[in-house]
Amino acid sequence: MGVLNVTPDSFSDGGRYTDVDAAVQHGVSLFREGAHVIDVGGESTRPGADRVDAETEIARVVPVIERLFAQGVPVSIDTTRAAVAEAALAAGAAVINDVSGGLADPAMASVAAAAGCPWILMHWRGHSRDMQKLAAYQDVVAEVRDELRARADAAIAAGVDPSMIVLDPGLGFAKQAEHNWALSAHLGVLVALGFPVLFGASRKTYLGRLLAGPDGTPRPVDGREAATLATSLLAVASGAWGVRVHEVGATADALAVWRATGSPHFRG
Ligand SMILES: Nc1nc2ncc(COP(=O)(O)O)nc2c(=O)[nH]1
Repeated sequence: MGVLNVTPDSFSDGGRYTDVDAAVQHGVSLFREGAHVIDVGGESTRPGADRVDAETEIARVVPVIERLFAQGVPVSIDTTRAAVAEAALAAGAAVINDVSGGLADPAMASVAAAAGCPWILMHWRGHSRDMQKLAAYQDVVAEVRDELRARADAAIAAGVDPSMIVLDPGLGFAKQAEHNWALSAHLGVLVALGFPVLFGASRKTYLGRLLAGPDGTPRPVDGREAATLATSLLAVASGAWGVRVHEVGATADALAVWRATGSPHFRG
């Protein structure tokens, strides 16, 4: 999954692709580098980000999705709003990527059920403004597993086909670094739920902190690619179905190495 944030303030690539032509060009290049789907997001989800209204989100993503769809590029819509998902699906998106796992908008389940499209349910405990305060766990792996299972159960109860559900641990969302590492180390616990698992660590802050300089300054965003590659390979080795990354070409190369080993996990 290639990341295409069409926002002015996303944490690692905010502002680069607010122009439709630039966004479409980047989405096409990610697809050509090997991405199976391009994840288009119109609202920043970084901690502390201000929310934008649905109209703004729709205005940002629909023109880009329409153009990518017209060029045969599969698209997922990264949104927590049912109205935005509906508009994106109408514009040609094929997957709903909901960082709230259906919690932010009760109407999302009926949109996903009616569309019969894959719905990525990410682990989440609240909007960006206050989510780090919610990073309190006794056993983060068990709690994330249980909360994701509950989200999947709710989706199925709302009429979503179980085969359309993808789960995601939500690294960095209501999680401190130690929580991200625990979830990475025990990703198999989530895979054991029986749904495909998407893993999204690309360039995230906990990697910057891991790679901090001698004075404690976190590694800048553009210096986190090698670490991101390592997290992607480890996630796939643990059974992840997919990885959500900014740097698709290098990731595709790394996963080609994994595939060459003949591992049973890799699902192509
Ligand atoms: N499914 C899923 N979606 C996401 N959307 C945004 C971000 C925030 O990162 P970005 O600013 O690089 O998009 N992370 C995820 C993630 O980990 N999983």
